Amino acid sequence: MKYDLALFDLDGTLVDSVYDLYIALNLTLSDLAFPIVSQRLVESWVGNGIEVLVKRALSGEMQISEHLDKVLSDKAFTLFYQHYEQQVGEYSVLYQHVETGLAALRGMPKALITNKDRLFTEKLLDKLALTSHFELIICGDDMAKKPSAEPLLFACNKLNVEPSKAIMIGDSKSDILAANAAKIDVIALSYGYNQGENLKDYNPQYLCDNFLDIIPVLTQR
Ligand SMILES: O=C(O)COP(=O)(O)O
Ligand SMILES: [Mg+2]
Repeated sequence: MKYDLALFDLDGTLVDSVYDLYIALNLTLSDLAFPIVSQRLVESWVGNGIEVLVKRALSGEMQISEHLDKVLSDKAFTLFYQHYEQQVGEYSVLYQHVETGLAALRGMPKALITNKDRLFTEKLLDKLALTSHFELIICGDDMAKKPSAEPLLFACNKLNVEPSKAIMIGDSKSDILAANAAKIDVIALSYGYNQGENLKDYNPQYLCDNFLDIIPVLTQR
């Protein structure tokens, strides 16, 4: 087989999770008497972990404000943590064909590499009955986040697979850049949260529009 290990991203790849993030973020903003933000904006901010998401929401845009007060952002982060802990998984759903696709890949070792914190990742995986698919789960607060190569290389090392025999599957430029930095091939999925970027510009080895399209890529000889 060309690949012996599949490294999956979570948000925007396996799970459409933005609605829960949108609710928890707006509860946080309204606690702080900040303006409410749209679901579309929240979707464009997902992908770099929760701390960055909260700071983008306080700034009201992708670019985090230089003038953001540390006491305010710490407070917002604490509030968001509480709201999202209540909310996570409530309205999150698997993308089309994810269940079928993961079942078809039963024989292939898989790891999950997400920028989401462990507390939320475990709750979400549990609610969606995904946990048992993965040999290893690496979260955003375990080590450096994507686009760092560190979590990808850690997974390869832990599961005893050469990076050249692993492949990353993700929805954002962070996934592609992390894979490039680790010298790991990558499939970019077009339906997730791409932060308004054209993923083609980052030259992934493969670009797929549907989750089932990844199967022939992963199982090629
Ligand atoms: O928490 C995020 O920002 C997104 O996490 P992901 O790495 O699973 O896409
Ligand atoms: Mg993602």
